[in-house]
Amino acid sequence: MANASPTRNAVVGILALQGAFAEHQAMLQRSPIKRKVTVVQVRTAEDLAKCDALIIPGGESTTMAILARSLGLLEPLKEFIRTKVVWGTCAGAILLSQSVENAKKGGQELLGGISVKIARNGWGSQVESFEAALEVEGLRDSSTPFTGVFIRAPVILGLNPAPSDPPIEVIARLSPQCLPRSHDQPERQVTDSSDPRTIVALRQGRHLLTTFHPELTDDNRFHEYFVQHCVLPSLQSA
Ligand SMILES: NC(=O)CC[C@H](N)C(=O)O
Repeated sequence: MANASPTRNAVVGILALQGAFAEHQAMLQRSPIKRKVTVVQVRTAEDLAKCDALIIPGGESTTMAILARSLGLLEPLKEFIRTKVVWGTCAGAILLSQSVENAKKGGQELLGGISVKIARNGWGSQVESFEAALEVEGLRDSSTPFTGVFIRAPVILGLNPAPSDPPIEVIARLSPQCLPRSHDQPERQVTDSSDPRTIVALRQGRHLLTTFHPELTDDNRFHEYFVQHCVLPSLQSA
């Protein structure tokens, strides 16, 4: 799977309505992946139709959903998720979830696609943002930790795949010792390393979800992982 070698470049779209889309683009345009992908900023259904895969960046999930609706992109995005590869980071992870807690007043429209329940801003507010060294299964040079940047990050509360859904594969967890001090509050305390709240990166079927921001580091191994393990194999099976 890691040695997939399709005959054409993969077209990777980045939802460019709001948030860190330019940073994702810069990561994809660095070696060693830049020769394997063509990057498209997605703002319309026509842009989306050109793509083999899509990244939904971090930013603000409620705003992104409102913009997507006003641009007529919500239904095309849902259809895309049903058939193509998608990676959601942070706000993008919220949009890909099945259900959300702590949504803004007025509600939160979701795209769905990954069978998880997630809590918006689950580790607290902006000032409680933090970084943590992560071991990520399958990443190149995986003995070198990947720096997870968590900014008003969502927290995974539970995995709920239906029997007919593809299984969920957890690829990175936070160790409970890395969690911000504010989470010493008893009801939010995480002491057990198998608690779903420690999960920060996972795959389900074609899709990838990270609650942190790999595009805000200087390390594009996560983008390489996405291209190599999710995008290129999907071209071969298409
Ligand atoms: N850094 C982020 O993407 C934060 C996500 C934000 N808390 C939201 O609700 O969308």
